[in-house]
Amino acid sequence: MGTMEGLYLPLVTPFHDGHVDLDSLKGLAKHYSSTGVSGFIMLGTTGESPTVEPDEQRAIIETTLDAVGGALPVYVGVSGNATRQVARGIAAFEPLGVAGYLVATPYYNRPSASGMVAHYQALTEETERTVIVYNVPYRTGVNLPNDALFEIVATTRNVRAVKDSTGNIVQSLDLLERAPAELSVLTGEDPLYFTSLANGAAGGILAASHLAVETFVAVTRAMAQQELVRAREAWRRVSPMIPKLFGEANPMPLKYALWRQGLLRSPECRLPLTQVSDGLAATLDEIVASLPHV
Ligand SMILES: O=C(O)C1=N[C@H](C(=O)O)C[C@H](O)C1
Repeated sequence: MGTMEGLYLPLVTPFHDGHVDLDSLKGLAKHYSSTGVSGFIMLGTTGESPTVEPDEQRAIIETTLDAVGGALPVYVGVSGNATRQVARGIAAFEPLGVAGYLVATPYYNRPSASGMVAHYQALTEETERTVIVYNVPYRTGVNLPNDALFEIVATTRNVRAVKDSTGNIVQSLDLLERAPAELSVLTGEDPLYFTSLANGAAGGILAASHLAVETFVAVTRAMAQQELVRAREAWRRVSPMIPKLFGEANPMPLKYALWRQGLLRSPECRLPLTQVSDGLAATLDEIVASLPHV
């Protein structure tokens, strides 16, 4: 059985007047820690990792670990397209005591499958902690074939989870069918969370679950208890809002909604991300109005 299961929250990085808002981050971490999520993924796509400086990253991780106080595992996103730089990035986080690392396949330089295998084999020399392979072709430009992923698992001691964001249901179902027992398959495709769980996924890493998190947890727990109908009823309460949360660049919509809920002091994102359009803002206002008060 893989090391990860359940719903993981890829926490947004709050900004205020251009600076990382550590007070809001501390409040978010404390707020979500008691909701039933299985852990946090920091500095993922939703955490706007490309525009967060190294010293800010360290402060974000230290603040989150302190706020969570060991109650839940905290993973951190470390990605790049130069293996040595990603290795140095992992090494820099090792002293902080995170649970592991979310590592996207290299982007822009379009490595081969064998190159991606060698990338992860090299990275696992830097840590004993869990490495989550993040396969997200629409962002990276490359797709990691399932057989190459299985080779990575077989030839490393700590690649024990994959965040499947291929958006290719045929590949995802093949992955779920053939995954070795030690590999936790976590979907990163929010609209496919119920379908993935129904087909054997261990869980998901879902930005959308910042909103109505208790319902996403209810789906997770019902599926873990083989309560398909109860899980589907809960799922249908949240699934309609998901496309709206990705209608413009994630996490712009999500931050706007969290700001309207009072969980963020500002919806600001860092350039090149900006802010949601007026039309989407109006739609998000309706979604927020329909949610339980936080
Ligand atoms: O930040 C993440 O982790 C996620 N990012 C995905 C994306 O925006 O591509 C979406 C998923 O919810 C988790």
